[in-house]
Amino acid sequence: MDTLMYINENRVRELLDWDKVFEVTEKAMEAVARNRAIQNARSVTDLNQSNLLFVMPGRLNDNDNGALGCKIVSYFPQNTNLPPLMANIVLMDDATGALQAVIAATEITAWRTAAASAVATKYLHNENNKILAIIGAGAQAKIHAVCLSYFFKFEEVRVWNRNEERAMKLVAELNDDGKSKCRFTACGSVQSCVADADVLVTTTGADDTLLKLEWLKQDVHINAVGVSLNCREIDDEVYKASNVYIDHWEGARDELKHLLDIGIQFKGQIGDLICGSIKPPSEKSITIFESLGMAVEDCAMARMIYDLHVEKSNVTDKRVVK
Ligand SMILES: NC(=O)C1=CN([C@@H]2O[C@H](COP(=O)(O)OP(=O)(O)OC[C@H]3O[C@@H](n4cnc5c(N)ncnc54)[C@H](OP(=O)(O)O)[C@@H]3O)[C@@H](O)[C@H]2O)C=CC1
Ligand SMILES: O=C([O-])C1=[NH+]CCC1
Repeated sequence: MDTLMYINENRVRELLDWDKVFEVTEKAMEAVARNRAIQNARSVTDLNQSNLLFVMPGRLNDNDNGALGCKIVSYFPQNTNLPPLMANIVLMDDATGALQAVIAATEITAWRTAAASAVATKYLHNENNKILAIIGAGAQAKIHAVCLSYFFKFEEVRVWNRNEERAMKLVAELNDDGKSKCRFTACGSVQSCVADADVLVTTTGADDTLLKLEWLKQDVHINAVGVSLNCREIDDEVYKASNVYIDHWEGARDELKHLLDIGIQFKGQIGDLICGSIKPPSEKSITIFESLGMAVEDCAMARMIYDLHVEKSNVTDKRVVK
């Protein structure tokens, strides 16, 4: 009988490591700027009741780590027993297009999204990072707290959530974990959460505005991670006062029309900063990384997980169908 190589979430979790994930994500972002990546704007299907289906095909052209894949993501925000966001990647042979494996990608999506924010923060705000503020307390909020406190020397990580109990539960979990030296605290209002923050992450995808310009430090860096069809979690005035960067033009033209419509001109892709073809702002200013998430980040992650899995399990027959 034919056997499909499926690498499940538990196995993926065993193979994930922040330094490797950062390196792979940074290279994928750079590849976009160097025209070594093929990806279109993804397809986003509105399934009603806020449920969405994202289909994200891409190819990373790289002699050593080339990858061809397609991620399928379902986002059902009302899920309680299952995660609201679940994903799988179909990985194919880069040279022939033949199927290699199906890889569980819920953890991959969380880790590479947080790593992309870490890369953006490295290029846009890599000093005096004392206070991190996170808006939301779901999967992305948690992974950003873990990832950004791993890569930067924050003294305090603050969390605000619509449901305050959930924020308190998250910070208790992060403090108990003891892996990070910083203090995790829950805040009762968005304003108190973001006051004096050096770096901020928005993870709600909310249709209504949560973040006001007058509450922010003049040079705060914002990783805007929440994505939804009507996402407005950051006030237009904040965008108008900021230097805004994106991950890829194809996605931005399609999914960030609401920002183009109010006259926001994107400064460039994070990959352009990595390549040095553009420079970060020379004057003190608010910077925003408008993170949509890219298929080629997923391709790069899938390739990494597949190679590690094959290497560590002594898999001799790499064919998916045996
Ligand atoms: N940029 C990227 O690459 C990626 C972006 N995303 C996006 O990130 C966002 C979060 O995903 P994930 O963490 O997995 O989702 P979760 O469902 O785990 O968390 C969602 C969070 O947003 C809060 N929230 C939802 N709606 C509102 C609202 N109207 N006002 C205030 N808070 C709200 C929830 O609060 P409460 O607890 O009160 O319900 C919860 O804290 C989504 O928009 C998703 O599309 C996801 C993956 C990758
Ligand atoms: O990049 C990604 O996987 C996603 N971005 C928004 C929801 C899923």
